[in-house]
Amino acid sequence: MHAESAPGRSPSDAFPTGAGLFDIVTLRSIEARAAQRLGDAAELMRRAGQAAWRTLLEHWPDLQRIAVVCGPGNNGGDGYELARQALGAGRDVVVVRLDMHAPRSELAIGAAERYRADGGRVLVFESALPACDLVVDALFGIGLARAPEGQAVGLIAAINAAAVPVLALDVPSGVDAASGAVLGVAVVADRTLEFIAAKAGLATGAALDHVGERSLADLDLTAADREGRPPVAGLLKADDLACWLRPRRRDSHKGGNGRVLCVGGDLGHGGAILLAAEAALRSGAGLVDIVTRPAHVAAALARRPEAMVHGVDAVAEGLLEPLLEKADVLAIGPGLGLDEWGRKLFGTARGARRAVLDADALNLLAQGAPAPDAGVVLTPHPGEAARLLGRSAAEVQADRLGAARTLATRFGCAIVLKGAGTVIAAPDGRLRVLAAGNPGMAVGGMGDVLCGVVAALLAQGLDAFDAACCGALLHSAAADAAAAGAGERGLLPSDLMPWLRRLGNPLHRFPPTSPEAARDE
Ligand SMILES: NC(=O)C1=CN([C@@H]2O[C@H](COP(=O)(O)OP(=O)(O)OC[C@H]3O[C@@H](n4cnc5c(N)ncnc54)[C@H](O)[C@@H]3O)[C@@H](O)[C@H]2O)[C@@H](O)CC1
Ligand SMILES: [K+]
Repeated sequence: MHAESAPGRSPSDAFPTGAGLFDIVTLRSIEARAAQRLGDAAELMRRAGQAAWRTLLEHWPDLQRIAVVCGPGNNGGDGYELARQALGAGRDVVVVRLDMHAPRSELAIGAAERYRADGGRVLVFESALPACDLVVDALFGIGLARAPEGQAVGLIAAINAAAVPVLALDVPSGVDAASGAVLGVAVVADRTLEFIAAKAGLATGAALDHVGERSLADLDLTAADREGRPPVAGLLKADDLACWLRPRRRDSHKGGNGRVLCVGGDLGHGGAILLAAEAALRSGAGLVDIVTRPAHVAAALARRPEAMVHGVDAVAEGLLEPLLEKADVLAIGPGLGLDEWGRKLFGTARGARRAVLDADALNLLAQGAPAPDAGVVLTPHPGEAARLLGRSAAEVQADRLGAARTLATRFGCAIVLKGAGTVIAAPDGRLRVLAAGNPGMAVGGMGDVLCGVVAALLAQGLDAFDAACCGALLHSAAADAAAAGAGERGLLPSDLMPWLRRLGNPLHRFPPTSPEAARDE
């Protein structure tokens, strides 16, 4: 990854092992091309039904009574095809539909007729689902156009209230597959089987509480069907860390591993910048300076003697210059505050070569303060992103991919939009989504750690987008590892430190050990 890393594969520009995530327009055009090649529009629907049946058998082989909730479009058609398979296998299957949701698309009408011709039962939903062992949700897929209303709301509520497993076909009904937003109400599935390709929206935001386990049936489409129709984003998994984090060169030295200057920690928030600094050290930065309030110096040194801690009360022009000159990267914002102290520090830090802006540095940016102009990574949570965009946090959450992309182009920076399904965006349009992280991370100080991790990776030579991707992934993977042993509730940002070190050396051959043994020495 840097002059200090042993030679190896350079970090891939494409997502290394993760899956591609597609937008809906691209998906529809892949589907249209495949349908044309097959010369039979119903063939893909048949394949979808067969794939769904295989998934059902794989995960719930013994369940006998199956209720398949079918909507009016092709998603419902997939449901009818699945119901035919179940019928053919001798299962007790019933299709449930709403009165107003009789099949409307030509393909769905055909599938429903075949199901009927096979002797299949159809029940119109009134207020309760029939007794069953499993529900298949084939109400709405990628064609959901607005929030479910009327009886559809009751039907979705009944699915969610049924104390049986739910298998969603393509999309949990009510989730917008493009953005991941929930349009009013949505099915909470145990498993979602997507067709043709993974949808970008299902990897982030509210969708994550609805999809359950995700799997994919590509319906045997060919490379030609996909040609010229690339994914909009890449899904990053913990295994991808090895692409960036190569072993160090044997003759590596501290100066070559980068110097990070951490600025922040106003009175009352001293721990924030300490967490960032410690995370930078544990993520491999060669040297770390902290500029904070003098009142915090002794405690910082007691906790982390490896850091060089500088106490500052009166901030004057040029104060940071000597440190900035030595630093490869500035990490500014954790605990910075919006008072005069924080404002002045932010104002005097403009000369940074490269920078990570977090927390109050983002709020100052949103208020119009100028940012350093090279190699910048912004790490907003949805509230900070909203302030930067002049929108509400709810609007950001309703379109996380779009918000991250807009921020990246507007500020010309790499963006890490935090929250479930973290989104990373580059000004050139590249997008990545993390398949790592857990709700234990929703605790004060977690973002400060991320700031330090990304800064350390920048300092070790990754460019802004790679440092953002690798840093966010390392941070979330460390949180997953830390939560695996003792649970999500009560997870502390400090708990990530030993795991940052361990996962930051993905190619190291560790002796067999327990997670406890990996704790900070
Ligand atoms: N065409 C094909 O050959 C294939 C289709 N597939 C399936 O087709 C789905 C897409 O099908 P469609 O485009 O027909 O769309 P959907 O079946 O997802 O839904 C569209 C239908 O629902 C109605 N609708 C949308 N929002 C509504 C709301 N809030 N309340 C009430 N009605 C609403 C629309 O008017 C339309 O009738 C995919 O998700 C996938 O499941 C896949 O199986 C692949 C093959
Ligand atoms: K569905």
